[in-house]
Amino acid sequence: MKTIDELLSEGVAGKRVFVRADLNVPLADGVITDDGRIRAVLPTVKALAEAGARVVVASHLGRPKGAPDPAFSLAPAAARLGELLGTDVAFATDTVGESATSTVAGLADGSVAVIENLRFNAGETSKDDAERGAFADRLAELADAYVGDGFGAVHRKHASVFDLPARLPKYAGYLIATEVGVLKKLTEDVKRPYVVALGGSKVSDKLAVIDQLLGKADRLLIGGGMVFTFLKAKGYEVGASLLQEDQIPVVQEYIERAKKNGVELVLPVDVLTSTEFPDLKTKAPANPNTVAADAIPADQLGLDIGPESRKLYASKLADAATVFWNGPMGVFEHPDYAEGTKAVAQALIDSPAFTVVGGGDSAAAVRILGFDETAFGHISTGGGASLEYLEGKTLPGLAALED
Ligand SMILES: Nc1ncnc2c1ncn2[C@@H]1O[C@H](COP(=O)(O)OP(=O)(O)OP(=O)(O)O)[C@@H](O)[C@H]1O
Ligand SMILES: O=C(O)[C@H](O)COP(=O)(O)O
Repeated sequence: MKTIDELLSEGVAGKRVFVRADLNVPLADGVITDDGRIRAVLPTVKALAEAGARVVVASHLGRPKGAPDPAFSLAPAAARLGELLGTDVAFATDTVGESATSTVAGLADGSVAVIENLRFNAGETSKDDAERGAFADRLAELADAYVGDGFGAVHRKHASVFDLPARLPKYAGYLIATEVGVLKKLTEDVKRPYVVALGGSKVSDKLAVIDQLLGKADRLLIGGGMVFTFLKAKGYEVGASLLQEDQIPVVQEYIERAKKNGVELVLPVDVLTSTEFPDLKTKAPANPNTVAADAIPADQLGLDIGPESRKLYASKLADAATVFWNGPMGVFEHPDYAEGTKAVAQALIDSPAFTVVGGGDSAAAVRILGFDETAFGHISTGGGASLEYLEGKTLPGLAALED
């Protein structure tokens, strides 16, 4: 894999360099609530611009349906990138159309443009190789070289991640190099006890990693929306909580295998519930109930781990030598359901272990809840990407950067 340093030493002045970043930042009413992913790509963008490249930054944001949708515009991210760089950043209102072509053509040496959300074009995420390839052909017209630095999206076989690097001289950016370096430590000679805390809402994405971790981790703490599939698999009722019904047999097998392999599987003993999902906009008090994990009432949904579970999870993290944490323990965006996530973050800070926080939302949670990000060993920008790396899967966006 060639790195950006090689591109810089080859000379980039006047060259159009396409940087595939992951600027998929959380937004509330068009306002960025956490800019961590934008800051993470700054070293690459700055190095290229300072060396005189014409930098074309591209990313997806959210999951629009292959057509323009103002709710998912990258304009706020482009504006924030400009603020962080301290320079004007041009913004193209399309991906490969007239606006992108003229914006890129108008770039001076050392300047930066962002093109609109790649997922506004159906070719970006298409399962059809020809459709993706056709979009990648158009993107390739915008650049002379490709730098892959969107670590959070390397697990996606998408046009800008997988097909475009085959069409241009390709290099790995600084963020990808850092992320891969840290995650390698967790897959190669990990220091034990190795404790993994998993939460969040993308339940089906995360169940697969448990399959792998049952052979690697010493202890697994389950939180977030995933909890309820586990509780149901143990025969408890989970009311109206998030549930992946079709995965119950899979989870039952995980519970059995954990026992066989001597992996300690830790589930909450109590949960915070309510009859409705909290209002994340007004953050109006939700008055949660604390109930035992095996006694969730039928009309309630679980939204965070409870106070006894917070203590339990902190104690299970205290003696770790390595911790990987992905996914908030509850709906941390609402103050009434943020305590579980806070407790795990604090336990990581208090622990002498090497700690890695993975996941766009987990990383955002840590910062939004006011923790000092330098108190963690590493905060990864990858959610699904870091999980699939740990699963040992071939990641299309990394494979595409190999020679
Ligand atoms: N019990 C729950 N019920 C429903 N949603 C929950 C629950 N617990 C946590 N969540 C939600 O999970 C979301 C984060 O989950 P996600 O799986 O996306 O995390 P991540 O892996 O850190 O991020 P990403 O995959 O986007 O990088 C948060 O918005 C949070 O509100
Ligand atoms: O948030 C993420 O994990 C990445 O930006 C990838 O987004 P996706 O899950 O919508 O592909």
